[in-house]
Amino acid sequence: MALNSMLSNKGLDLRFVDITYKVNNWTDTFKIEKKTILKGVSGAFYQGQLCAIIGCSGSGKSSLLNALSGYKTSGYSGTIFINDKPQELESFQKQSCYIMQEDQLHMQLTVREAIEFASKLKCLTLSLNASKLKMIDLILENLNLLKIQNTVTINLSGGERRKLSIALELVHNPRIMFFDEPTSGLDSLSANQVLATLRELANTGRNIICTIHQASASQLKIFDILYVLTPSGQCIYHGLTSNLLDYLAVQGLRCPLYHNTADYIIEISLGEYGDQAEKLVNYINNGKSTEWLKNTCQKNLVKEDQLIAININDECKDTKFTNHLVQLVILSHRCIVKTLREKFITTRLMVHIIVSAVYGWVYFGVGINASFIHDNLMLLFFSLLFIMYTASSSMIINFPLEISILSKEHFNQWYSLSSYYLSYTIVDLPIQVLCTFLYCVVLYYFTGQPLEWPRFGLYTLMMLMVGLLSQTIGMLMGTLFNDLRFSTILTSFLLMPWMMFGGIFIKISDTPAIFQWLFDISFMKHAMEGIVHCVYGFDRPRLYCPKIYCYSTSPSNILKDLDMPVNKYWFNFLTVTAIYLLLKVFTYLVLKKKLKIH
Ligand SMILES: Nc1ncnc2c1ncn2[C@@H]1O[C@H](COP(=O)(O)OP(=O)(O)OP(=O)(O)O)[C@@H](O)[C@H]1O
Repeated sequence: MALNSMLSNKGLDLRFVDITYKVNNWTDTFKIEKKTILKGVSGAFYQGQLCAIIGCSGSGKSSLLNALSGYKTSGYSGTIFINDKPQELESFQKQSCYIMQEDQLHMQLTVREAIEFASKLKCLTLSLNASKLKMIDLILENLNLLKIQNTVTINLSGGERRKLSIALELVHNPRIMFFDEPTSGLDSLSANQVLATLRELANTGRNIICTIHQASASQLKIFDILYVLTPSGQCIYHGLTSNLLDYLAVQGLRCPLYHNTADYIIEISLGEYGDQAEKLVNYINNGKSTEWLKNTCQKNLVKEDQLIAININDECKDTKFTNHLVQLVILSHRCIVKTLREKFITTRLMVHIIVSAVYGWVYFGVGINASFIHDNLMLLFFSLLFIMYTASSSMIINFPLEISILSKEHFNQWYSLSSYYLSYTIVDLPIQVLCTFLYCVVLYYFTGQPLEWPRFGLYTLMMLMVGLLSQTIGMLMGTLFNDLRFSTILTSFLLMPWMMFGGIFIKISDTPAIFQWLFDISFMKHAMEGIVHCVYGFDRPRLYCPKIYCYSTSPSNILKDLDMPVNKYWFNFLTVTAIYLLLKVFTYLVLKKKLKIH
């Protein structure tokens, strides 16, 4: 089915000259040396064309696509021209989109919800008007997604997910689209459907550039232009797909009968037919030669007067004047919908209730009893640890999954990082509040802590702040390390010292003077001191002693024994809050840097 002319858009011509990509590589002697992935390749992809970058695995296809789309810039040299002018990344990103190999989709949203949120974000509007809804219907219909518009993404097939990825970008009506291996992981039927969609997108005037790992003979014919890379990162063919056999024939290379031409040229690049690759690189001038493109510049070109396109961007506000508040509302709404559909939230709540009930049972009534002071202090400390670990690990697991989607959406200019970061923090806040509150209610009541509302309120407040701070540590680790193993082990490594200087295992006065300052910056020590005062401070009367002898029944003596004689609850609370805010800002900066590196 041909894509509706309303979805047409004038494409952009892309030309690149002498692209070189170098990375740092470890040698056998543990030294770092530069490895060249792309060696001065050149080429051109024009509007209205479906272009494929092919080559064996590791030949640098994705690296070239990353360079052309601007997704990665470090380590690259060379020049990229857009419509014969040097590429300006910021304006180029507004007119382009990059659809990555893995489907970076929100699995809990339905197809329609996903596309509506995408449209709202791109158009900076809280409600979609009739024309935008019509456009969404059109996109869904044209990509054969209308029937499954109410299906949750996690239940979609691979091909449908790939089409949804395309649909999400189409609402922005990009003029040039980059696809990294759009058919990878799909069966041949789904792969053909996706390629047919790409063909239609090119026919509407856009420039479609993708990397392809393996293409059957029939799939190869769908492409207008082939760009073939060798394992050493050089170009051995840049021209019309239909010219490939003639090109090889001129070089004395004949593709065996019934052999797939794509496989044949990749085999040539791998040296299976002798040392032909270097000859071909020289002949095509490493991609500079346009001889085999012939008159392709005119092919499929959508003339401006033929364009009936409703440019969706015209109706949308310019994202340059990003309305952060609108983005914040839309992102928060999307985050709420996703979170409410996740089973993770129920699990988080259940874990807090169950653990507090078990603690309540084991430590039943220890809070009022003067003979259990040590046990009560241990309980308060372990409760703090529990909140700290559950809060940090929920982020360590969840956030890396978010980052991959954020990376795509942010690169494709859906929203600003600050709006995303704020919305994520705001939406998770009530969940953390609820988890902490439920935990504290059960634990506080059953373990016999003094039943006074102000004490309970201050205790819960401190626990909540520790939870938020720990979440931020988890978020920071999830941002720094993609690998769950690293983030988990390093979070434990990071949290351990603060436990040691938490004021319970070792007292400040017993610690060598050189380490005593660590107590001042330990959030655990401040939190513990605040919590201990909630329970034993604020002029609490003497404790009940059921035995003949209790070490101490006076709360003020207990506090003196712990090196915490003065009630500094608010100072402690503000210190934990300040550490939290500092960490929050630091995590934001790390996240920003990480997205910038791409
Ligand atoms: N940052 C990096 N550090 C070290 N090596 C890298 C880096 N980025 C890419 N490479 C190497 O560069 C080569 C090309 O990688 P690239 O992902 O571009 O290949 P590809 O042709 O897309 O491969 P595939 O088809 O398997 O996805 C690979 O050998 C890869 O290991």
